[in-house]
Amino acid sequence: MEEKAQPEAQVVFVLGGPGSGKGTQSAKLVEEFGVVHLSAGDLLRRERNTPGSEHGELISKYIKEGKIVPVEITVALLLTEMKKCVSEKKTSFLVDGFPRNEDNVRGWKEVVGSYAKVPFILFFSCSEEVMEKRLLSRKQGRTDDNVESIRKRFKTYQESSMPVIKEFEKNGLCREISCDRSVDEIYAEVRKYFL
Ligand SMILES: Nc1ncnc2c1ncn2[C@@H]1O[C@H](COP(=O)(O)OP(=O)(O)OP(=O)(O)O)[C@@H](O)[C@H]1O
Ligand SMILES: O=c1ccn([C@@H]2O[C@H](COP(=O)(O)O)[C@@H](O)[C@H]2O)c(=O)[nH]1
Ligand SMILES: [Mg+2]
Repeated sequence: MEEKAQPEAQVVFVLGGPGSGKGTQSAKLVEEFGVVHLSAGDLLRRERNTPGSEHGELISKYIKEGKIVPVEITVALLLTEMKKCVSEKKTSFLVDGFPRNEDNVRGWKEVVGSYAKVPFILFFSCSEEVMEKRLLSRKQGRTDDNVESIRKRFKTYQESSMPVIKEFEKNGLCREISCDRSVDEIYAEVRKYFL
């Protein structure tokens, strides 16, 4: 009988609206559990800032408009990073801010597929009012942390990302955490999923 290949990587997708606290909570999980944090947005920003990048201009425009970058670009960046880590025997990942729409899910299945197992996803729910306040006081110099871009990001999140989260929920994979509270209160709940 032919043996099925085991996945090389374990991936928890970290999803939620802009400013819900995905990066903040991921950093705490890295510290306590030694998982690798891959923020799709950070990878895209790094690619955008890479001199001579063939996709730099496109990424820059999409981010400012709060639009979702074509999946071929994002998934290639994610897989490259994952493979690098796996070669160093780091196999547990938090993939933050991806997948963001149905096409992202399709691209992930096509390109990553059985290379990674996704046991569950974290979903950080948060009110827009709280998220907007956090984003406007983040002060990291992001080109999309302004009222105009934030509104566009919220719209993309509601229209394209929420259906993906709902699908994970339907399949019993979604672990929802309410994020309108302090970092430590949220983390006390988040960490339990990794024990
Ligand atoms: N529970 C919290 N209470 C107050 N401030 C928070 C909380 N969580 C995160 N923040 C702050 O809110 C801002 C946004 O948090 P963070 O960058 O983690 O969100 P994110 O979900 O990764 O956002 P994005 O989708 O834009 O990358 C940061 O300045 C962070 O310090
Ligand atoms: O899978 C992804 C992740 C991100 N983007 C684009 O980047 C920005 C910022 O993402 P953050 O998660 O807030 O850092 C997002 O608004 C998208 O424009 C993407 O296209 N695909
Ligand atoms: Mg983030």
